[in-house]
Amino acid sequence: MHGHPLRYVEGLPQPGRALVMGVLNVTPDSFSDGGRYADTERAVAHARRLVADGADLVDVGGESTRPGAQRPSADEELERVVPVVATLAREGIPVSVDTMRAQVAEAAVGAGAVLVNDVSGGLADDAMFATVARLDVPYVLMHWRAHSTEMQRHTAYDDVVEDVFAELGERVREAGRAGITHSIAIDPGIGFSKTTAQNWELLRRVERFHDLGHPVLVATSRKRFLGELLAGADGERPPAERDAATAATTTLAATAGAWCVRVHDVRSSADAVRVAARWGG
Ligand SMILES: Nc1nc2ncc(COP(=O)(O)O)nc2c(=O)[nH]1
Repeated sequence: MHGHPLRYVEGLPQPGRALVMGVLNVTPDSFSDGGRYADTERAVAHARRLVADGADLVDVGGESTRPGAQRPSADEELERVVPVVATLAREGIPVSVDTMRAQVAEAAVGAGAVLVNDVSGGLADDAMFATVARLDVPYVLMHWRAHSTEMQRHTAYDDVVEDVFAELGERVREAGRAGITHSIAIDPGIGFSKTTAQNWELLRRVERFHDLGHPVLVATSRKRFLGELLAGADGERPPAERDAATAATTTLAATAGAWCVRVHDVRSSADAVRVAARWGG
């Protein structure tokens, strides 16, 4: 068993097991649920189901980050995200905001979000680190090299684990210099400027990332590298049929000491983190 103590982020649950972050993409083009929760009411209803299924927090994202996605304007992202965050926060549901924009992070925290989840690790918006420092909320800093339209042109690494480790380390130090001395969690950025083989190598050696000294978030849910693994005669496994494989990665990530997993199908991964915790005693 991997004796890595679960590292916690202040202000969030500390249940003695990996946390489960449920995905709520309020975008028209997210690759696995695009358009289904475009309006607030449907989004809120889905978030309630995620919590009922065991989500410790709900991650609200207004910008699709799938490869090739076009960016919405800041105003469009605000319109998608803020009403949903405000409604969920009013209901007492812990909400994180998945955004690369400082302006959206600020508005979402103002509406009650308790964590900023920034896939760009502060690279997409120079104002993000200072804004998060001022807001003093936990911050997920993911490894990232370029926006979705460019992302897969930046997959050159010597050793993908050591290079991602080093690049994340530099961002964490930069975040510290900008005043984010409170809770940072790090994320290797599965599927972002990584080939399929590089994704698997990052997962195989995920424990390396504990050496950065911060809680580790792992997000594999329904991603293409799983669809490729499960491909049959008629091609890749469709995204909505990748939840068992996602739950398997959840079990392995939790056993490797991950602080949190970010998933679409909460129930299967909520069960998986409980099995991993009980198995590990
Ligand atoms: N911290 C973090 N946030 C993320 N947000 C969106 C997506 C893209 O996947 P989605 O379209 O399924 O949300 N992946 C991540 C990720 O890997 N890590």
